[in-house]
Amino acid sequence: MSEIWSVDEHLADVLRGIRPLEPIELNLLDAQGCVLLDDVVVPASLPPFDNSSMDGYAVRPVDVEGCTEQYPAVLTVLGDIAAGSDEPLTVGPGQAARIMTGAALPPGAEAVVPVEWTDGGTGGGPADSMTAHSADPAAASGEVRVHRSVTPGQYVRPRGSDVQAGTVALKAGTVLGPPQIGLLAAIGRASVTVRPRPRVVVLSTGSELVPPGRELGPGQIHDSNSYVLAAAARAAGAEAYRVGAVTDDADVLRATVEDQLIRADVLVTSGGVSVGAYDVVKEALGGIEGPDGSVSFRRLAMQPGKPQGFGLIGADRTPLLALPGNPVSSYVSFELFVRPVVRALMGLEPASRTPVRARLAGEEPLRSPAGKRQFLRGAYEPPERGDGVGTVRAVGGAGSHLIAALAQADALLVVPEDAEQVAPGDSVDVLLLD
Ligand SMILES: Nc1nc2c(c(=O)[nH]1)N[C@H]1C(S)=C(S)[C@@H](COP(=O)(O)OP(=O)(O)OC[C@H]3O[C@@H](n4cnc5c(N)ncnc54)[C@H](O)[C@@H]3O)O[C@H]1N2
Ligand code: MOO
Repeated sequence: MSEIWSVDEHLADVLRGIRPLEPIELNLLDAQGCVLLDDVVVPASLPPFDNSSMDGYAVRPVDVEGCTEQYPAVLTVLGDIAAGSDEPLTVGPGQAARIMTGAALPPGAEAVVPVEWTDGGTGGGPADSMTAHSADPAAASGEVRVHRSVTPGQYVRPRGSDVQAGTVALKAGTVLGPPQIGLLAAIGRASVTVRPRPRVVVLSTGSELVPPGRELGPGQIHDSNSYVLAAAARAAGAEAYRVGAVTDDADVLRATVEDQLIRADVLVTSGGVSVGAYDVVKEALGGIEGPDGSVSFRRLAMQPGKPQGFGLIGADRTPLLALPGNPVSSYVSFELFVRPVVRALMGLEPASRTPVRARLAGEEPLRSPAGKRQFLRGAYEPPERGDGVGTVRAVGGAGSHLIAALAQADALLVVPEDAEQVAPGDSVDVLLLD
């Protein structure tokens, strides 16, 4: 274990064995956040028919030409056309139909007069709304006085004005967010073929760990890593299964890992990868060569996150990433190595967080160990103007146990391997977190 790997070498090694998951057909809401496998073609135009964009009267524009409030056009009202109605009304000369937003424009009519431009059939002044059908069914007949003219097509949403039949509504590779799911529903798709969300099983190790909600005994701490990592897996788009902490017993850990393989697309462990006498992950999984694969342990030129393990295990060659136990180390390791795996399995570009440049704020210079890429916690302020450079200030120190500072940070501040110091005002790379 003397060889030191760079961050990039380790990431490349991890990603080498990752292929996108086999696509599956999912109901629309289950497909949220997933990547579409194929282009989706629109089967029928949207809207499917010419329809009204206002509550008002469907008219022939020639019948209302030049009318004013003082000299209204008086039209005979044939009846109501509600959205969804299949009333066979045809608007002839001197006629109108009460029409609701979204209802199909009847034959003969070419425009809609909003109700506010009429007397609403009351014989009085300008209406501010229609008489409800339930309050007075007779309001759908009689006469209406129109106070303003309309041009052909006014307040009409033509068939196909949203999207035309035969065109591509969504391209293969699109990530399905709420609007995309809405479009699929609108064109009548109930399910789509996507890459599924990877199932990430998170296991923490350590005999000192007690679940939150339980009293601590001497020497014990609460298990926070399995929560952070499960939450980070979800935030990356995965389905997370959090397994409670496993004690420092290699046989128990090996058995737990084997049990969990059945439901895992990725296994993530925290702790037990350093050089101590109870580093159980290394003991249980290290150096198993053969048909079930192997996990190799290595040291990386980074801080935090120096000790890491990676391998493809089990019959399905499931990726297992063994992250260091220090809370900040395990979270930073997730961001750098597990998140890209989740994304690659989903069919997304693995590199999710493009660094932005920012100026270091604060009074003190930051120090960084030579030859290591350091990831410090930062608070990022975007530029005041869009084209400027934002600022970042370090939050807390470099200690890998500083969970409270991590919770105040919204960015990782990256100090490259060849820098031992960053002075206030210097430009640095920042990875924005969510
Ligand atoms: N002699 C050396 N000691 C250590 C070295 C080294 O090179 N030589 N490396 C240090 C670094 S760097 C790291 S990182 C840690 C990694 O250790 P492990 O991965 O074996 O993790 P543990 O020993 O199990 O735990 C470390 C630390 O984190 C706490 N922890 C662990 N799991 C959780 C959890 N689920 N929730 C909250 N906190 C957790 C644990 O109690 C320890 O304090 O090794 C250094 N040592
Ligand atoms: O490298 Mo350890 O992960 O710094 O604390």
